[in-house]
Amino acid sequence: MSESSFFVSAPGKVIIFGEHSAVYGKPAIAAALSLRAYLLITPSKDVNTLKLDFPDIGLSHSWNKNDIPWEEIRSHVKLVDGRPQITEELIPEIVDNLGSVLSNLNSTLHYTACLCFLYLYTQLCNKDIPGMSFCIRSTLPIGAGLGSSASTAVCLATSLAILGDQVERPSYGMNEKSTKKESTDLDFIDSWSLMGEKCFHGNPSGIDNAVATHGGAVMFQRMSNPAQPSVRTTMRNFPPIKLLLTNTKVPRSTAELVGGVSRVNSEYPKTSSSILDAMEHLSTNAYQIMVRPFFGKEERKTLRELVNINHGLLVALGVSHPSLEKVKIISDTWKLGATKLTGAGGGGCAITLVDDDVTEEVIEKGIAEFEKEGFDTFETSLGGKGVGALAYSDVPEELRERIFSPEVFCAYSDRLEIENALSTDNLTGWRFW
Ligand SMILES: Nc1ncnc2c1ncn2[C@@H]1O[C@H](COP(=O)(O)OP(=O)(O)OP(=O)(O)O)[C@@H](O)[C@H]1O
Ligand SMILES: C[C@@](O)(CCO)CC(=O)[O-]
Ligand SMILES: [Mg+2]
Repeated sequence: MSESSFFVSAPGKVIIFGEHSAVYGKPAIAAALSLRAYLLITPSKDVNTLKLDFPDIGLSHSWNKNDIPWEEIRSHVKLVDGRPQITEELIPEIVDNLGSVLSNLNSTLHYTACLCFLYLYTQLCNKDIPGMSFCIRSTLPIGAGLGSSASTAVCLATSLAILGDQVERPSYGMNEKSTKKESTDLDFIDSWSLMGEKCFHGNPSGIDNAVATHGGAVMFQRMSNPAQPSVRTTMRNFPPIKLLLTNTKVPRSTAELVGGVSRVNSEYPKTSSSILDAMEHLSTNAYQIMVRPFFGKEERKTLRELVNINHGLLVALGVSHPSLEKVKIISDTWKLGATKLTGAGGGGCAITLVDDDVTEEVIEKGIAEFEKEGFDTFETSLGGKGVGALAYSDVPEELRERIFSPEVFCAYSDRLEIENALSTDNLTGWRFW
């Protein structure tokens, strides 16, 4: 056990309005979930060994860090005042140079995760930093529309920025993001996690990593000029909405779905741009309703109507799936509320904004129908905290050995065990920027 061990953690997200249109510079609304990814960083036994244990995707891989072509890679890193700078696209020369250390990975899943790690590692750290082991576990379903890739990218970017001395560790009492330094550090993490997301899927809007970094609820808009930073408007008075989340468990890939929309966009540019414009109006309309000081029955009704329209538009873009339509049919049959797919679609999760008048008994009957189809449904709370860190010294002495043991962490059997051991509710030492 070592005092230099630490955890970082970042939440998943739910997109309420504007997935896919977000990629095309339209505003979208999303909020952080209580489900999170947790990354444990421990020193390696051998100072030259860099080890990844990502049991959720069956990846265990190590490198001798001296095998990384540091000089070639570092010659392409953009530095301003000694700080690495993000770029619009992944730097092709760096990806190419990493090829030599990635060549023995034979699944796309493992290749992408290792590329994401090494791309960030070689720019945020340097070869003199002793080798560490990285083990990530997620309480989020992976590849289900809840931002598992972004929470992973945020955890990796944060831990590597800490190790590379690019950001300061958060301190107690800084949770209000009151000082400029902390918010600069958060923006640095946000921007580098976007580079991580680019490794997972070519053209992310940045909404998922923004929510995973900053937490809370936001309206987010990527600028059409990629040189300009995205606009992130924090929604402090995010209204309490009763939301059901249904995971169809149908696997899909965000990269492929975003690629599918891009094809529709180039084959039917006028039609597609009308759909994207309609999505823009939906998001702005919803935003205006959600920030009203009074959010009552009428507002909730309008929001549900907008949810139904948004789903229809996503169907038109070709990103629904029979399983998601089943969720919608069951929800409509039982009159549970308004349902739309969330995230990239193609399977994964749907959200239902529950109707005001529906009874708990009817909700339970609807949930039983979902379960019959093999889906998982749960009620969730939105607007949780963003990225946080847990230092060795911030855990009570008697718990340290167990909490910071990679063997114990890797062996937790499910979401509940991870949450019982580590969640911010159960362990008070977590600090947030
Ligand atoms: N716990 C994890 N361990 C390792 N890799 C992970 C983990 N969670 C996510 N990933 C990576 O993210 C990929 C899934 O990302 P993808 O963007 O397709 O789905 P998502 O982020 O869950 O959904 P969405 O992008 O629609 O919100 C996985 O294939 C894997 O490469
Ligand atoms: C489909 C998409 O809009 C949301 C994925 O959670 C992609 C993105 O914005 O990066
Ligand atoms: Mg993703």
